[in-house]
Amino acid sequence: MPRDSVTAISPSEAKVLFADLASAKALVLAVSGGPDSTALMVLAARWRKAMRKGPDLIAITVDHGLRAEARREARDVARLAKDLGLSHRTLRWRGDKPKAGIPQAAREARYRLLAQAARRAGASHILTAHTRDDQAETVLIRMSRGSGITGLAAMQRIAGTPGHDAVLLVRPFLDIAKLRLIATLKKSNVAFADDPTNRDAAFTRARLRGLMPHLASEGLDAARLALLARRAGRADAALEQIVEIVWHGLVTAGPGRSLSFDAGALARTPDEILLRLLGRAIGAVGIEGPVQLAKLEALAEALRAMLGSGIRWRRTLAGALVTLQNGLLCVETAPPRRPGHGVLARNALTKAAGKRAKPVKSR
Ligand SMILES: Nc1ncnc2c1ncn2[C@@H]1O[C@H](COP(=O)(O)OP(=O)(O)OP(=O)(O)O)[C@@H](O)[C@H]1O
Repeated sequence: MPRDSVTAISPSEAKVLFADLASAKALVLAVSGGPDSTALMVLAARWRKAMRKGPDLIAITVDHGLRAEARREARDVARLAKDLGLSHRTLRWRGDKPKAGIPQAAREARYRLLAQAARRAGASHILTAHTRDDQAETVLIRMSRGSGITGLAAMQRIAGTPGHDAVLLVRPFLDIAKLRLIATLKKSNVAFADDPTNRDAAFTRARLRGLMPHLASEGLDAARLALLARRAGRADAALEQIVEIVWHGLVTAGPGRSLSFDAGALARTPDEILLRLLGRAIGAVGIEGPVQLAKLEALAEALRAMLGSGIRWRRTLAGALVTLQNGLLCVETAPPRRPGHGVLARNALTKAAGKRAKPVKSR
C-alpha cells in the first residue's frame, strides 16, 4: 500500500461514510473491541457529537463466552463508550456451544443478539466495522469455493442482517483499508484489543489472511480483490433486475403455491437467467431452505436437455417438485415425506429424483 494512503480518517471523511444514516432514529454499533470496531465507535461518536440532531448510538459487545479475555475486553469497550458519551451493553451468548462449526454458530448467535438489541432500542440499522481487507478475504474464500457472480460480489455496504432481514446491516468501512483505522486510533491514542483467533491457522479466513502479502506482491492486493467484488456486484444487480422483469413476464401462479412457466419461452432464455428463475421458484415454494448452486446448475442442465422434447420429466430439489409436461414447467412444494419412514423415505424420494436431500446456501 502506498505510504500516503495510510492516513487517519478525518472528520469530513467520516461524515461522508455515515451520511446516509443521519436521519435514522437509532443505530446499533457492533463493537468487539478490536481495532476496526473500536475505530467505528470512535468515529461514529465524533460524527454524532458534531450534529445538533441525529440518531441515538448504542454500542453493543457480544461476549461469546469462548475466550477468557472476552469479559475484560467488553469492560474496556464499556469504559471507552462512556468516555465517548455513548450508551453500551454487553450481551452474552448463553447455553450449550456446538463441538464443531464454532465460528458459524458464534456468528449466528451474535447477529441474533445484535438484532434483538436493535429491535429493543428502536434501531433500524446495525453497523459493523468490516473493512476492505475483510472484503478481500471474503472474495478469496468465495473463489476457493468456485462461487458464481453473486458470491464473488461478497459483502454489500447495506444488506439485511443475516437471519434477521427486518434490521439492516451497514458496513460503512467496506472500502476502507484496515491500516487506516489503526492509524485513526493511534492518532487519538485509543487502545484496542488483539484477538489471537484472527491468526489461528485452524480457520480458513486466518490462513487466507496469511497469504495476502504474497498475493499482493503479484498485484492481487485487497484493493484489487475489493474491485473485483464491486464489479461482480454491479453485474449481479443488473442480472437480478433482468430476472425480475423476465420473471414477471413468464411466471403464472397456479393452484396452492405452485408456479408455472411456458417451456418454449424458458428454452429461449440464456442459461444464467434460466438458473436464476429456477432458483427463485424453488426458493419461493421449496420447504428445505436455500439450494446449493451446484445442485441448481445440475437441475437446470437436465431441464435444458428436456425442454422441447415433449417428454414428461420430474425432479425434487430443496423441498420443491419440478415437473415438465404439456409445454409447461410447474414448480410446487414437494409432497411431505411419509411419517415414520424418516431417513429411509427421504433416501428413496431423493434417490428417485437423482438428488441428495440436504440443501445448503446458494452463492
Ligand atoms: N464480539 C463481538 N461483539 C460485537 N460486534 C462484533 C463482535 N465480533 C465481531 N463484531 C462485529 O462484526 C464485525 C466483523 O467481525 P469479524 O470479521 O470478526 O466477524 P465475522 O464473523 O467475520 O463477520 P461476518 O461473518 O459478518 O463477516 C466487526 O468489525 C464488528 O463490527
